Amino acid sequence: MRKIVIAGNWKMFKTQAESQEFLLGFLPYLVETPPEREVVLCVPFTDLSIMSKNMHGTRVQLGAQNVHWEASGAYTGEISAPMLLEVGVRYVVIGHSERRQFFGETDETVNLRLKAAQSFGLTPILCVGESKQQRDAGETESLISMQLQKDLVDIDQHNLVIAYEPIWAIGTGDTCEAKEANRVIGLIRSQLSNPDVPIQYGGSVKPNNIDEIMAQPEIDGALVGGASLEPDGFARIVNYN
Ligand SMILES: O=C(CO)COP(=O)(O)O
Repeated sequence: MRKIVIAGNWKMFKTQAESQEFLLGFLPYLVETPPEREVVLCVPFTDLSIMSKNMHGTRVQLGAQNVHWEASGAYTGEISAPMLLEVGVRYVVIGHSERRQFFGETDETVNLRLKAAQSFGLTPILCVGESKQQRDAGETESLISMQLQKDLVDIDQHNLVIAYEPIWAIGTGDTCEAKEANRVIGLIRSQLSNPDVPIQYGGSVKPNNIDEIMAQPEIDGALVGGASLEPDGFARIVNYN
C-alpha cells in the first residue's frame, strides 16, 4: 500500500501571526481526515519554530522549503538539515521549479540537498516537471527522465516523496488534466527502483479538482501552493472524497 501525502507549500507567504491564524482555522477540520493520509505544511523558515510548537500533538507534519547540503559552514543565507531537525521539521521540498528557475538550482545541487536531507533523517519531497516550451516540443518524457536520473544518484528511495509539477500548471489555474498527470506519474514510477515511492501531483490543485486528481490510480497525493494558504480550502483538499 503506497502512502498518501497531501502537502501545502506556502512559498513566501505568511508571517508568524498569519501562520497561527491559519492553524486555528485549519486544525478543527482534521477530525474528518482519514488516519492513513499524511498531512504536511511546508512553511517559510521564519514560521517553523512557532508552527512546530503549536502543531505539537496534532497529526500535521512540519516541512521546510529548502535545505543546504552541508551541516554547517560559511554559507550566508542558507539553512542546514540539523537546524531544521532541531525545530521539528520532518519533510523538506527540494528542487522546486521556482528554486531551479530563480535561484540557479541544478540537478547536481538538488542531488546534494537530497543526500543531506536523507542523511539527517528528513524526508525529501523532490519536485520534477517540464516547462510549457518543453511540453510543446514533445520533451516532457525525456526531460523528466533526465531529471530523475541525475537527481536520484545514490538516493535512498525508501525515504522519499516525488512531486510531479508541470511548470506551466503552477500558479496559472491551468491544471494538468488528471489523466495526463496520471500517465506522467506512471512513467516516473516505472523509472524508480522502489515502485512504492509516493508520487504527488502539483500545479493549480484546488478544492474543485482534488477529487478527480486523487481518483487516479498512480497519484498518491498533492503538493498544493495557492490553495494551501486558506484553511477552509486546504481542509477540503486534505479531506478529498
Ligand atoms: O508550486 C506548487 C506547489 O509546490 C503549486 O502551486 P499552485 O498550487 O499555486 O499552482
